[in-house]
Amino acid sequence: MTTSQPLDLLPDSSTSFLSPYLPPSAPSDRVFVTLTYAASLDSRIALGHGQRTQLSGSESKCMTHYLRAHHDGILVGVNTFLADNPGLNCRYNIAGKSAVEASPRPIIIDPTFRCKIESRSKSMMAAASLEGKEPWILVSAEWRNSVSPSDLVHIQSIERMGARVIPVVGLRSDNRNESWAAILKSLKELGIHSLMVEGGARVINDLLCTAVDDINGAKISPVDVVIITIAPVYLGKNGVEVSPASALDNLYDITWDQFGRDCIMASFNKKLRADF
Ligand SMILES: NC(=O)c1ccc[n+]([C@@H]2O[C@H](COP(=O)([O-])OP(=O)(O)OC[C@H]3O[C@@H](n4cnc5c(N)ncnc54)[C@H](O)[C@@H]3O)[C@@H](O)[C@H]2O)c1
Ligand SMILES: Nc1nc(=O)c(N)c(NC[C@H](O)[C@H](O)[C@H](O)COP(=O)(O)O)[nH]1
Repeated sequence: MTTSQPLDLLPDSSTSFLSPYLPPSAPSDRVFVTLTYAASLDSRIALGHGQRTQLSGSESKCMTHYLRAHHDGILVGVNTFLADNPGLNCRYNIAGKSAVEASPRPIIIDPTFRCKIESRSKSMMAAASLEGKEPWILVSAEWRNSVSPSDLVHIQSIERMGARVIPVVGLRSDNRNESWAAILKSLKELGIHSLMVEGGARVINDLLCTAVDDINGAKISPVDVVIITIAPVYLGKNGVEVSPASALDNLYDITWDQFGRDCIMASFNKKLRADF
């Protein structure tokens, strides 16, 4: 069982800085998506593939957990799950809320169930010790329909512990627009109205260039807000890079603040873009 210490509270100046960018309290017809990650000065998020790399200082780590408390779900790609074994809970103390209530639902995109999540995974241990919620693993419907007997036993064992393996029709690795439309539709139906996306690079690079249909059929970005921690280090050319497939000029109402030694950029993302 984990018994993690709650993190320090942010000063009022920091919560005021973040407040315009938090998800609205009333849900809309779409999932509100906050894209957030920590990058080096050379736009790397890890030293190398599969390497957990701590970039955020203690103050910006508190910020991340404060943001987690304001979202229904927190999403990572399966490579991040495998590299970092993340807890994906909220360790920021929110007055009047238990740790489980404050924590978002961990969501892992994992079309072919590579994560092999089990009771000793940090997110499962956090849930078992009432410090977080049980994770949901989004797999492709095709994979789920032809699941092997051993994977089925594995799924049943983690579902008995409260996790869920959720088949998503349209979740595929080779078409980001179709994939993200399917992910967000499924999550909305499951009651996730606000989603914090933490990475890794594949997820971030994809999401920045993704277009989904709005209710009128117009192509829009699914991302509402972008919050980036910039840590004053270089990770070098072998690092895992965040760099979308094409140049983007889509951020507005941009604000910067310093959290300890890190800089935080918070901004809105234009929903409608000419190049979609
Ligand atoms: N600094 C940070 O803020 C931060 C945050 C998260 C992860 N990381 C680091 O990033 C690295 C992992 O990044 P990565 O790019 O290798 O992997 P990732 O975590 O983005 O996972 C990629 C995998 O997720 C699945 N996937 C993602 N999007 C999908 C989609 N739209 N449809 C279907 N499947 C999809 C696929 O299986 C894909 O191979 C790790 O080293 C981790 O430590 C850093
Ligand atoms: N904000 C941020 N700063 C970092 O320096 C870093 N490496 C990550 N990485 C995001 C990724 O999702 C990690 O896996 C979780 O930050 C670990 O999550 P936990 O604290 O175990 O819950 N995120």
